[in-house]
This record gives sequence, structure tokens and C-alpha cells, in this order.
Amino acid sequence: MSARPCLAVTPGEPAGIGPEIVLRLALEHPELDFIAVCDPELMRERARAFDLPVHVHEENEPAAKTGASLACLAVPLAEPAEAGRLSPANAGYVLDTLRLAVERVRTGRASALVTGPVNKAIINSAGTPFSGHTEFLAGLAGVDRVVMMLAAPGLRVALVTTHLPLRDVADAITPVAVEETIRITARDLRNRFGIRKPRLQVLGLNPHAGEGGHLGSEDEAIILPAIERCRADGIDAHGPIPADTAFNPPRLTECDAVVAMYHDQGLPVLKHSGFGEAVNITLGLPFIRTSVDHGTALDIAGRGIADAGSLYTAAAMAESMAAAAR
Ligand SMILES: NC(=O)C1=CN([C@@H]2O[C@H](COP(=O)(O)OP(=O)(O)OC[C@H]3O[C@@H](n4cnc5c(N)ncnc54)[C@H](O)[C@@H]3O)[C@@H](O)[C@H]2O)C=CC1
Ligand SMILES: NCC(=O)COP(=O)(O)O
Repeated sequence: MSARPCLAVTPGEPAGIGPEIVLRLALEHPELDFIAVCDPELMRERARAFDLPVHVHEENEPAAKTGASLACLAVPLAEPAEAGRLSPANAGYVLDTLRLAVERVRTGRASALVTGPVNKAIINSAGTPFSGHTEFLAGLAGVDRVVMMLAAPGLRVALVTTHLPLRDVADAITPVAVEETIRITARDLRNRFGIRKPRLQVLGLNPHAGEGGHLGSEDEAIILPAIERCRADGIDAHGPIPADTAFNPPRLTECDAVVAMYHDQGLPVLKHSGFGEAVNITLGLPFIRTSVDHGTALDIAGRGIADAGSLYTAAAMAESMAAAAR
């Protein structure tokens, strides 16, 4: 390993496309300095299956003299993983890779965490309540509120609520949740992204941002006052803006991020505009975490056609954020 701390990358669900895109990252981007936190035998098996010329070795073993190498911080699978077939037996492995990678970053032995996709359902089925990396990492870091933000070329979307049933969303749109999300987003856009005075467009919750109170009360009673409190502190936030018009291209040229109230209000637009080249960033953590914009893609796992573009963009963004933080 180089003297400067490298990225810690978790491939995520072993039955998904995570292992193969991490191998592609090692093969196609030798300029990236990273260690994969995973089972090295899984990576060797996938490298053989796809005929990828990547020498997989443990951290303390030598890299290949020529050609591509992948260094692994070893975490053993509970049972061999078959591409495309989830097993609850390996859910603990997935969480262990995350814990170990976070420990690396928090102790300064890695510069940032980059995560591959996990399957939330199988982790829950195995008996561990898990709604997503975002919430799990907030718990590990002991932080009450973090913000999920996805960034694609030309569009960033931050979310007030993350993985919640739609039925529970309106109750989670509280004055504190909206205000803290705006503040964290503005702060991290400044500190982590170097945007001196971030401009935020905050969406309403209801159609037409409540249509003057005739289509729901949250927009005027909760979201507007939260925006005003942030504005009073000099944050350039506007809204509540009706979600159906906020993403009109001319409007987007005037903002650095859209703050959406819930997952499926903001992310479909983001993924439509930039799937494959977008990055998921957790704002508000005491360390840098970026991730892919896609899931485990079990339907194509093991077929050798998974696109590693989002993983590469996530790693490159984590590197530049880490460099800026030095
Ligand atoms: N960062 C994370 O850990 C994320 C995890 N997930 C999880 O992934 C699981 C599956 O979610 P889905 O909704 O099916 O979304 P998905 O992103 O896994 O798949 C949606 C479609 O996109 C395709 N696709 C996804 N990534 C691709 C890639 N890199 N290259 C080529 N094609 C790709 C898939 O083959 C599929 O047809 C769920 O359990 C979900 O919770 C979903 C999003 C992010
Ligand atoms: N749709 C994005 C997503 O679900 C990723 O969640 P997380 O695992 O990064 O919290």
C-alpha cells in the first residue's frame, strides 16, 4: 500500500454485480488507489469466471509485478456466493465488510469509503433491521441526521427522508428534518464540494406545493418556515417549489442542488438524467462516503455485462473530496 491512505471499497452483496465491477475498476483504472474490503477468494473466483486478468491478493501480500492487481482486506464469506442468488447466510458478511471499512476510514488508514450495492431485503430477512447504507453509517458514526444526496452531471438531489414507506413520509416531514437537511446540504456543498454560496431549491411535499393550503398543509406550515429560518442565517434556499416544475431545465441552471422531500420524488428524475454516471454521497458524516447510483442488479450478475461507470465516478469523486479535505 502507498504511504498516503487509499480508498476503502466495499463490493457489497456478494451475489450481485458488486464483485465484478470492483474487479473492472482495478483492471481499467490502475490510477485509482484503493483496497477492497471483501473475501479475496470470491474476487479470485469472479476474476476467473469473467477471464479478467486481475491478480487478487491480501493486503500484506505482494501485488503483481506487471498487470492489474486488487488488494483485499480480507473478510470471509459465510458460504460461497453464487452470482444472482441471494443467501441470508452472507448478510452478516456484508455488514462486516462495512464495519471494517468504516473502521479503516475512521482510524485514518483509508481516505474515504466507497460502497458497492447491497440488497436491503436479504439483510432484513437474515434478522438485522437495515434500511440502507445511509442509515447504517449514521448509526456507526453516532450521528443523528445525515443527508442522502445523489449527484449526476448537471443535477444534485438531496433528500429530507430516505428509506421510508410512502405512508410514513408526511409524518417525517418535520420542521427539524427540513431545516437540518437544508443546513447539512448547504454546509457540505461548501466544505466538501467547494461551492462558496450554494443555491438550493427546496421542493414542496404536495402537488403544486399545497396550492395555497388547498392541497395539504405541510408546504406552508412546515417547509416554508424551515426555509425562512435557513435564509435568515444566510443560506440561499428557495421554496417550497412544486416538484413537477422544479426540474424544468431553466430552473436547474439556477441551483446547485434540489432538496426533495422523499426518495421517489427526487431520485427518478436524477436517475433518468444520469443513470450510470451518478454518485450517491452521504452528507453530514464525519468521513467521506460515496456510492454507486444502482442496486445489486441480480438479473445480470455473473453475465459480465455490468457497467462499472458509476463505481468509477464514485471512487474518483471520493478521491477528489479526500484530496480537498487534506
Ligand atoms: N447503493 C446501494 O446499495 C443500492 C442498493 N439497491 C438495492 O438493490 C436491489 C435491487 O434494486 P433494483 O431496484 O432492482 O435496482 P438495480 O439498480 O439493481 O437494477 C435496475 C435495473 O438496472 C440494471 N442495472 C443496474 N446497475 C447496472 C449496471 N451497473 N450495469 C448495467 N445494468 C445495471 C439492472 O440490470 C436492472 O435491470 C434492492 O435490494 C435495492 O435495495 C438499490 C439502489 C442502491
Ligand atoms: N436509491 C438509493 C439507495 O437506495 C441507496 O441507499 P444507501 O444504501 O446508499 O443508503
